[in-house]
Amino acid sequence: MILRAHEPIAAIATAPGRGGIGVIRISGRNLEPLVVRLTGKALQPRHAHYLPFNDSRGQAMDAGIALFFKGPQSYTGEDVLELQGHGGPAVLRRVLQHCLEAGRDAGLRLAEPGEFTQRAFLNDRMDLAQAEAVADLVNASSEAAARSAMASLSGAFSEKVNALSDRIVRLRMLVEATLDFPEEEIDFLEKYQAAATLGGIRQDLAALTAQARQGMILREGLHVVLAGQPNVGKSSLLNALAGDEIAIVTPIAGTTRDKVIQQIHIDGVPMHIIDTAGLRETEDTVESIGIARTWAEIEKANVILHLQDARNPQDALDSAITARLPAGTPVLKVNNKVDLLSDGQAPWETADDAANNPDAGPHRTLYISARTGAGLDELRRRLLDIAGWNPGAESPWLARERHLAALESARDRLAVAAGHASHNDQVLDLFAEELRLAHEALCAITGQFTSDDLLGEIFSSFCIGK
Ligand SMILES: Nc1nc2c(c(=O)[nH]1)N(C=O)[C@@H](CNc1ccc(C(=O)N[C@@H](CCC(=O)O)C(=O)O)cc1)CN2
Ligand SMILES: Nc1nc2c(ncn2[C@@H]2O[C@H](COP(=O)(O)OP(=O)(O)OP(=O)(O)O)[C@@H](O)[C@H]2O)c(=O)[nH]1
Ligand SMILES: [K+]
Repeated sequence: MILRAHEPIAAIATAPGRGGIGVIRISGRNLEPLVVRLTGKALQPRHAHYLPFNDSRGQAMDAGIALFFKGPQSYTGEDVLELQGHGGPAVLRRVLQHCLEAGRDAGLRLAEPGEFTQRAFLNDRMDLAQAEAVADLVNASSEAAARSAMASLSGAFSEKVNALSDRIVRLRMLVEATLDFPEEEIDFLEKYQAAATLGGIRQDLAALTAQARQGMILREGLHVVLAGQPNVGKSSLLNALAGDEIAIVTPIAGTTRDKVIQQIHIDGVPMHIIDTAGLRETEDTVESIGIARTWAEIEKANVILHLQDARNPQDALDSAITARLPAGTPVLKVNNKVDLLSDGQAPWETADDAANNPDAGPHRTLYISARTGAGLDELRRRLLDIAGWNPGAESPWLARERHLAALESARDRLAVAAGHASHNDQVLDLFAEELRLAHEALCAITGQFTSDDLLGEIFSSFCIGK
């Protein structure tokens, strides 16, 4: 990733492949000469001009709309030229190639992934959380995620972060003013109700963090691993949840040899459902590689569904599996094939009737039938529950792990500050220092203090042309 470069850049902005319209976008500091060279005339900013896109010999490659934005009134804050042509890969590549040749002496080059948005950030058109939201909006896999990404893009999350930042800075300024006048230091904390002010900030930060956590679930989704003995119905459950025949189902134990991942949505929350090779002792080389992969997936899971045959649950092999499951990862025991239970064996009248479930509690065993679909609604509810998803409190914005880490770091700093506050005024300087560090942590979210490495990491994960 090339940071803080100023050469003009160009890329196809629309998705690869055929489309109704395809857009080539160019951004740079002074594009007017290039605009004339490419379109044959000076373009009035923000007016749509229909004209031919000619090659160097004056032959039309395409005819389309040219749109010129004069910086800083543009997406990147620089001059921007858009050539909106017909959306075919060959014609777009030709027009792009011609642009690059025509702009060569001005230093025009292909844009790196995310470089347009990076320039928008570096030119203060948006902050870092908003720039990230651009990518999250493009990548949103559900309407709920898209809604939340749009809220972040419009600055709702940044505003909350900035408001908290400001309150921390105000408190810190009071403290530092007191430090400069030591004779007034006595009773500073009481006089300005510093502890109460700090308490209020900490409370609001906790609320913001809880919302950000919801936003992160919406962005990242949950990795749910289906594990259990061969033939218990893991692939059947994956297919039932996906509503499609994704994984191979046969009565032959050991059918699934490698993991199968399918993304589904439950109430808009993405879930990565991972079907794995059934766990058993085996001499088969391929199968044992598959089983090793199952364990690797189990180690990485956010949730493990331990599937068992409801007719014969928790046998010796299941107990061995239970014993090996990683402590700290939530495990749901799911007894499948309840449709095969005779009336006398049934754990309760109907699998959906959770009230009759003998072993109650959040980790009680679920009874389902991948074949009939019985119990699947309850399973979906429990998955959302384990994800920590609060259906009543849809996240107002999308958040990333990076944001959550920053919020938590600020929270920890303020907790230490609160400890100092209870020691009265002897440690005012330490109190002030923790406020400074908490402020810095929050500023990282909006990108006021960021390393080029971090920026490179963020923008390089964008698609080309964004
Ligand atoms: N054709 C086209 N559509 C697009 C984009 C684009 O670059 N081109 N976008 C790009 O990803 C998104 C829209 N984002 C944009 C954000 C700001 C400005 C802009 O010109 N801002 C100026 C003027 C604002 C105004 O007129 O109110 C500014 O902020 O000063 C343009 C597009 C989605 N649709
Ligand atoms: N009656 C009934 N049969 C089921 C149910 N779920 C799965 N089966 C059957 O059980 C057999 C095994 O199903 P799979 O989904 O392939 O089981 P698996 O756990 O993925 O098996 P492996 O690939 O061996 O690990 C198939 O014949 C399924 O049709 C169910 O809920 N009820
Ligand atoms: K299978």
